[in-house]
Amino acid sequence: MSIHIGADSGQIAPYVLMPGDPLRAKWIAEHYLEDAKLYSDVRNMFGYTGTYKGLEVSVQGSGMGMPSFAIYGTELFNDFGVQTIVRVGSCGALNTDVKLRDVILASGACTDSGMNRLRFEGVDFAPIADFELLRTAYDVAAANKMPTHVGNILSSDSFYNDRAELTTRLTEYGVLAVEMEAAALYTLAAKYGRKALAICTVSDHVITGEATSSQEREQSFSDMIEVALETVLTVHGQK
Ligand SMILES: O=P(O)(O)O[C@H]1O[C@H](CO)[C@@H](O)[C@H]1O
Ligand SMILES: O=c1cc[nH]c(=O)[nH]1
Repeated sequence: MSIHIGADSGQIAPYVLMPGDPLRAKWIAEHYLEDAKLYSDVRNMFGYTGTYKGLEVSVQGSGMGMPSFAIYGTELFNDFGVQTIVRVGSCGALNTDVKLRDVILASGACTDSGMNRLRFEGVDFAPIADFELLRTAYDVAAANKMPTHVGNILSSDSFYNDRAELTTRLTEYGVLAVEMEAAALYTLAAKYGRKALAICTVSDHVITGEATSSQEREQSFSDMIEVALETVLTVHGQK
């Protein structure tokens, strides 16, 4: 047991998918994992363990934003010995080449969060994905002809942002999309020497104003989930 995850040791798999939305965690467990069992409902932040094509995998909600993500990510790495976390999130597109429902593999994550500023003081740490996970995820997405982009994203502390000029500048510098957790995941994976990748589906478009429904954000985005599970299976299966 850790403070925020009500699991016994051994109940969480070494490989964990993490959506922000705990109901997306439940949906993934029910639709993609065999014999999925709930191991934690502390604060309704659901966590399940089951198997995917024979490999034990867990799925754990993280909540929204880097502070919430960092609580669950720290406990998974530090208290439960988790080796790999793949975030499966939604994001807002910042680039017109990126379309609604496209998949983004975040090779890096800029952040405006105070968390990394406090952690690294005067140094701008560059949170990056694990290369093996990134390369594998790209190969899986390409083999299945999924509309996929690889690049930099922004992990923001704000969903509602008053500073449109800053996101415009990031668009000019090639940042593909905005979400709220990947930089925390990549920073924690670096700290604990573990593997991490953030995969996001474009749920809305910051430039065009297009958007998907809340139900779609909770219960679909199957391309992203399949890429995440096949990536974990390819990298960690049969070892
Ligand atoms: O869909 P999830 O994984 O929650 O991710 C995105 O959605 C939330 C905002 O609506 C933030 O957590 C953001 O990162
Ligand atoms: O954090 C997020 C998630 C989806 N869309 C956004 O604009 N921001």
